[in-house]
Amino acid sequence: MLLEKAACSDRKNMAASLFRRVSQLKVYRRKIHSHSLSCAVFRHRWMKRLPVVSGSFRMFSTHTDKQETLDLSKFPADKIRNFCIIAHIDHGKSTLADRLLEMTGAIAKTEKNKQVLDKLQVERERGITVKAQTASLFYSHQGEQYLLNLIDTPGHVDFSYEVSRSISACQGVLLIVDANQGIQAQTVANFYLAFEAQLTIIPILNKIDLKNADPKRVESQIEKVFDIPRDDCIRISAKHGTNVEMVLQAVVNRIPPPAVSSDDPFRALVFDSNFDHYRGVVANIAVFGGRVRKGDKIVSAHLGKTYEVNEIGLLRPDEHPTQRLYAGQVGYIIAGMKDVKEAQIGDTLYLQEQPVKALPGFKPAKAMVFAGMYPMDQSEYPGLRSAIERLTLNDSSVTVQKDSSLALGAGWRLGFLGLLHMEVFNQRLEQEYNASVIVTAPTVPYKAVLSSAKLIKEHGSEEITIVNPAQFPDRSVVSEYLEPMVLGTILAPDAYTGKIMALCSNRRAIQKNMVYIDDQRVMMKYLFPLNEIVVDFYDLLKSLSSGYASFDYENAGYQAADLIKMDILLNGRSVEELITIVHRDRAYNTGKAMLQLMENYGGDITRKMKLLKRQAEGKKKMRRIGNVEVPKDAFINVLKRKDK
Ligand SMILES: Nc1nc2c(ncn2[C@@H]2O[C@H](COP(=O)(O)OP(=O)(O)OP(=O)(O)O)[C@@H](O)[C@H]2O)c(=O)[nH]1
Repeated sequence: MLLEKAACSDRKNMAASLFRRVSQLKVYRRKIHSHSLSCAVFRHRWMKRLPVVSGSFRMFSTHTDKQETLDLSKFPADKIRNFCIIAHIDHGKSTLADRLLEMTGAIAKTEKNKQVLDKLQVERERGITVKAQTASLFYSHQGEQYLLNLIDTPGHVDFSYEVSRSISACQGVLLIVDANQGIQAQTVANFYLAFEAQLTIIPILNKIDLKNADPKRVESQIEKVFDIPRDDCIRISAKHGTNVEMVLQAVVNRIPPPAVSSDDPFRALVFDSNFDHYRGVVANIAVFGGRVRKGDKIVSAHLGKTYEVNEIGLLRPDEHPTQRLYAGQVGYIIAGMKDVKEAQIGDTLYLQEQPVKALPGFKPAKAMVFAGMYPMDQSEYPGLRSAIERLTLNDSSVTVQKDSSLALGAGWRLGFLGLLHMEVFNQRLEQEYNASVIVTAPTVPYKAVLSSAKLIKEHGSEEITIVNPAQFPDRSVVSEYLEPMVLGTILAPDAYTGKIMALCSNRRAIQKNMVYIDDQRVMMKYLFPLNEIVVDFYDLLKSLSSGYASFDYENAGYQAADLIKMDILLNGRSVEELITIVHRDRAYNTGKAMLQLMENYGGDITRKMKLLKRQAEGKKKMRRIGNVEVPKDAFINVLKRKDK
């Protein structure tokens, strides 16, 4: 009863605070340049939120009206369920999360499909979620109150690092599968992440309201591919709310509570973090033991530094301060950390007076794609530097190194989790910071085993990693080159098998496996050299399968390869930014295709220059390289091939 009252007053406070913040937001909106968050976006931003830029973040963080109304001691571990929602892209994670929040009163009922309209610009254009989001729900079941912590995760392969981190804070997952599309590549990848972490998996068939939904067929797929009995599946329509109550019941009945105790010393895992200009780092934590409260002195196991806890609380889905957090709970902590690097993802926090062993943490995110980023004009260098710094504060998986080139001047070499990650980063630089950036051709991290004793001494090891093709060592000093490999999974209707096999073989891939998951759909596994899929493979796969094929991949180590460095000469001069590493067998065709595309650009340039002559702005879109003007997106476009 008391709890219900607390939850009710909590909801009122939330509503009042929401109203105040929406008013605040209107004022700030006018102040913040080039950012088009609407109030409606605010209501739903948790769902589709990107790692927010500090300028916009402050709108939601000046909480002067916070009250620590909730007493979380009422939720011992056996009344807690921590779960995340995983699925292939667009199968309905965020829509289901919306319904779960509405049904448990965490947010007001929304207009149908509102979230689609409410996405931020970059997500609206691309239709993707890139950042996991946490929300705590209060749910009453058979007279008992439960605290459910839900984590909504991104679907795209580039962001699967977000999924594995979220999984570490959970005991169960809702595996959503579209009842029309059936199992797709990311369904398989996400299933294995959860399976390997030994989480309870609840299969949910979504979109049963669709005319072409075939839940029976999809249940058979689930049984065949994942060995999960078909009776475990829950058929729902997240859009219409059909059977969503059954999902909440299954969360309570099937997912085990966290096996932790509040009597143990406090220790918490940092599984995500954001940066707020005013309050510093806001870290998302899962409490694996003990309890913590405001004023406690905590230590970061990674750095050994001590901090005082300024604020702790739940995310519902925005921050809601509480007096304490207890074992098994998931929430946020603010402790005066000034730099996001101080709240390293995977770090363990503990009380100063009760040192504990650090939790295992995570493997660091591994950059798979590297590219140079340069300002259009060197005078824009300081502005771009600050934009990159601010954007990376909220996305610690991007690696940044200073770099310079003869033609493009001073810039940076950045590492990303994949090409989409790189494109999203670039788009956000342009949209949110008004920065105009030249991105050089992306490359993957190659390795070389050195044979020259002098070089080995210089580098301090026999094996070196090369992230800038211009620095690719000559064969005369190398005994072996190695290239990164990935194990790719493709799911598609069998009518496209022939075309897909031809595409894969054209990309030097080796088939490892092929199975029918039902009478029409095939799952194929291929070992690919990463550089063969990085730029345009997915687009081609989609177009040759009329959009029906899906693709995902995981790291598969390194393999020896006959690689060469290819120089491109523009009007007789070598252009460092166009140097590419290619397999010897592919060198001629790749070079020819690049030159043809450059030629097309040549035509474009003449036409464009005429058009833009009178517009000073137009000049900005081009960059002089040697004695040729090159459009800023030329570097990546020349790598896009036309093979089918
Ligand atoms: N007909 C129907 N459409 C649905 C249902 N659930 C979701 N959708 C629609 O499917 C689309 C994708 O839904 P989202 O919830 O954004 O999917 P998601 O899995 O969160 O997507 P990402 O996070 O970007 O991977 C949207 O247009 C939804 O309105 C449903 O039950 N029925």
